[in-house]
Amino acid sequence: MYSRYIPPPKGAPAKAQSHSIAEIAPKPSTKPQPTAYARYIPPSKSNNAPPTQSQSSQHVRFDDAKDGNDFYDGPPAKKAKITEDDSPEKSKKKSKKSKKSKTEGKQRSTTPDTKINGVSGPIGESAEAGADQQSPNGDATALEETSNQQVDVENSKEGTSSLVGKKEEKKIKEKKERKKEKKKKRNVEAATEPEDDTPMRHKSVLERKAKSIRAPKPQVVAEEEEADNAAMQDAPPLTGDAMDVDAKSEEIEVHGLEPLPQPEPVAPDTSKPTYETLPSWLAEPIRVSAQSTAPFTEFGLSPELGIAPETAQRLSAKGYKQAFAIQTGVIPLLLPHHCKSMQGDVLVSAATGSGKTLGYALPMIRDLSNGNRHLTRLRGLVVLPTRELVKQVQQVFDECVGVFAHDGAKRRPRIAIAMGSQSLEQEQNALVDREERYDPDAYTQRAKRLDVLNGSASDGEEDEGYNTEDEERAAIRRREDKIQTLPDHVISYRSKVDVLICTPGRLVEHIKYTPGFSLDFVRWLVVDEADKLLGQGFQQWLDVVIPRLQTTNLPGARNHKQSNLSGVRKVVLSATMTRDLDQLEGLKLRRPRLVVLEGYEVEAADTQADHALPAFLGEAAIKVSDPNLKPLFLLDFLRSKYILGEATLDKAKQEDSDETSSSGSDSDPDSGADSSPGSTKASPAPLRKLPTVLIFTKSNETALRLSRLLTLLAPTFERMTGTLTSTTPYATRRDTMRSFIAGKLRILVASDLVARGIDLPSLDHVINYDMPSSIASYVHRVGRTARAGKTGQAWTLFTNPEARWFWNEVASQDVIQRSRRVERIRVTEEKEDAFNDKVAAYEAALEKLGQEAGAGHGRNRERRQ
Ligand SMILES: Nc1ncnc2c1ncn2[C@@H]1O[C@H](COP(=O)(O)OP(=O)(O)OP(=O)(O)O)[C@@H](O)[C@H]1O
Repeated sequence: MYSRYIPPPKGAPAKAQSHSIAEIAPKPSTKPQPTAYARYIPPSKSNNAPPTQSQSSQHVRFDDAKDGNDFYDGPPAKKAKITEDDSPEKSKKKSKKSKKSKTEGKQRSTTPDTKINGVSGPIGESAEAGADQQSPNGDATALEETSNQQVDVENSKEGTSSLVGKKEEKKIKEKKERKKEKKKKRNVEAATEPEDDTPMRHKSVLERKAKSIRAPKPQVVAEEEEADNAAMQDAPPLTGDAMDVDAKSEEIEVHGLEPLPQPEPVAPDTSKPTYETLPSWLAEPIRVSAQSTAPFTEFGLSPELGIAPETAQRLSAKGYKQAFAIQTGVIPLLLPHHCKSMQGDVLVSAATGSGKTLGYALPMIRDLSNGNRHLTRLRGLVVLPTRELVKQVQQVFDECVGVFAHDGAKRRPRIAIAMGSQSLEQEQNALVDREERYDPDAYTQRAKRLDVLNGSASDGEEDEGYNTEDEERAAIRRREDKIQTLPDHVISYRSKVDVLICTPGRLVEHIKYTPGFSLDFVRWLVVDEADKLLGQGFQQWLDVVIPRLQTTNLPGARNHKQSNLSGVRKVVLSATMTRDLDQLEGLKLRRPRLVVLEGYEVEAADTQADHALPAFLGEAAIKVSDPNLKPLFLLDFLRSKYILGEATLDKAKQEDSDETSSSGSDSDPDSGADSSPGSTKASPAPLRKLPTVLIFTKSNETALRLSRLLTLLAPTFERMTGTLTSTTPYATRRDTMRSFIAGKLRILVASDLVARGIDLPSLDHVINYDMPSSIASYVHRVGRTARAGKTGQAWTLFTNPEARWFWNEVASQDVIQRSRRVERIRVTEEKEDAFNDKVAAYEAALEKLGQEAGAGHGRNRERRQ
């Protein structure tokens, strides 16, 4: 359908250039085109090459010049070979002849449907035939014959005179020879010119195509190709024929394509993260083996700078016979040392119940016991997140004070707590002593300041005596100045305590509102449960405390005399220690060192787990199929062999049967025999032998509700079940804790209030009734048992949606190091009638609970009115 413009040979009529597509379109009956448009296009080199559209186009044009080629098998028609040398006269002659032969061909043709523009037979065949017939040799022969004819004519003319000499003959021969050679040469040129021309265009198109599908090349290659492209752009634009050829060439090219070059396969990155961005102290902590223990006397540069044998003996008498593993790592770092590398701040990451408290309390009290006997200054601060922990740590400090209070000790450090359990004023009185001191100069100064306060002073003196950069401190000073004193007397304040153990909120309150409460002499700061205290909800306290520890108006106030060191030594601890530098930044640590207690691993794999669990903690998880009946499930579980133990259960059964036979009761002797969770009936008798169980719920409300439900379902539980939530009054909380630790209470239902830090040495079981909110929360909860080298068991109840997170995250060894894998407990089905009985009892208990809640609301309303 597309035609290609091929310029006519030199001397051709101008009208030939206006040849249109319509004229070339297949028209079997059209007149042959003028020979002026025909141009000899030699065949491709390979005779086997598939025919191309361009070849057929050639035939279209070629057809005009040949006579009946449809059926012609012989040598090519000489007249069809038109070269640029052909004169117009010759062309005319040939044209006439071709017209004649065309007419003859038409007459002979019986299959016009196979003709395309007068070419019969398949296009491919015609092309091949044409190509074969137009061999360059054939052209040369034809030209030779023509010239021979001309020579013959000349010879005949000369023959009539018969006077031609031999020399002339020779000359003529040579002339002939030269002519022959010249013509041959021209023919060869004519034959090579189009062959180079047409394939060159195709070649460039093909190259462009190939380039577009080729992978990017190196720059040098790309530049070369660019040059090629530029050359190609210089070539004449493609005509329709050329485009047809292009289409055909595409097919040809497809067959010749090699697979696209593929990028080199990238080898998977097997290198482990190097934590290069972490500071060296965090990336390379001091690792302490979980098995290492040592006598307390082993620490320190000398007995004077370490733990004296008498102290060690007293420690032993209190149950601390040897230093626990983490203590062997921490205590030496906190004892006096002359080496700077041993005087920096200490961060501790160690499992729950590993003895971190004694690790910092002992060196601190040892240091403070060596000070001036008569001077009490606030030198140590211990910050903890809950009141329960404050009380607990106070006990440890009191014990440590006791072990150093032997004859050789110079003084006995005083320990106080501040946690909001008392009024602020009560605490203030307990912390700071106030007395009037005779000091006329100070009295005059104060009078001046008071004038400023009353507005009687001149402008410019307003801030005199008050540090306006520290507004809170200035406000305290103003309040202090207003206190009436004897003439020439001023109020002076004196700390009543050496160590304050407190919650962060109360500490800030004392800094802001307690006259005489100063951190000027503080040289120890302990932040226990650090990840909690540095996390959200406890952020502000550091902004208030740390700046007051960085400066002091009193030179030498923070001296650690035995270490030849000045400043505040910070000890930061947690079982789930944060490695977040942004969080730690607020502490303004100096030359920090991180001590990590290595965990017990299931396999000797080099895990990157951040947390470790106690060595003798067993863990198991049980699926709760119906979350609506979870309290019922828990009740059965509490009565199962898992909690009571096989031996206890058997013994209880025996006692039960004895009681039954003696009392004549008709209770089921087999009750309690089924020890699996979900068992049908269980006698209350085994509950007398119930081990201590701490049950964690997700909220205060759930804890209160569950606790009540348990006692409604199993009235015998009432005496032995306690509840601990943050809404419980502190006094009640304290009593509950004491009762539980003493073993009077066996079950404690609690919110996360007691999940951290609380030391319950005799706790047997922890039950996660509700799933903990985080991995850290899990670690702290289950860490209430299996403390200080004892055994303990943790149970987690999980529902279907919670299963994935629990098994993938919590139970994973990659996240938490543990000595054994988390076990999965499968619950046996129970008999339907028994189950229905229990559900009925449960519904009754729920109803009662609802009534109680309603009545409670009513009472509260009445009280408010
Ligand atoms: N050297 C020791 N010898 C015997 N018992 C010790 C020793 N050190 C500590 N303990 C006991 O170990 C128990 C756990 O100690 P502690 O409460 O300090 O643990 P912890 O590491 O702070 O745990 P948590 O991270 O849960 O707060 C306590 O009962 C404590 O009395």
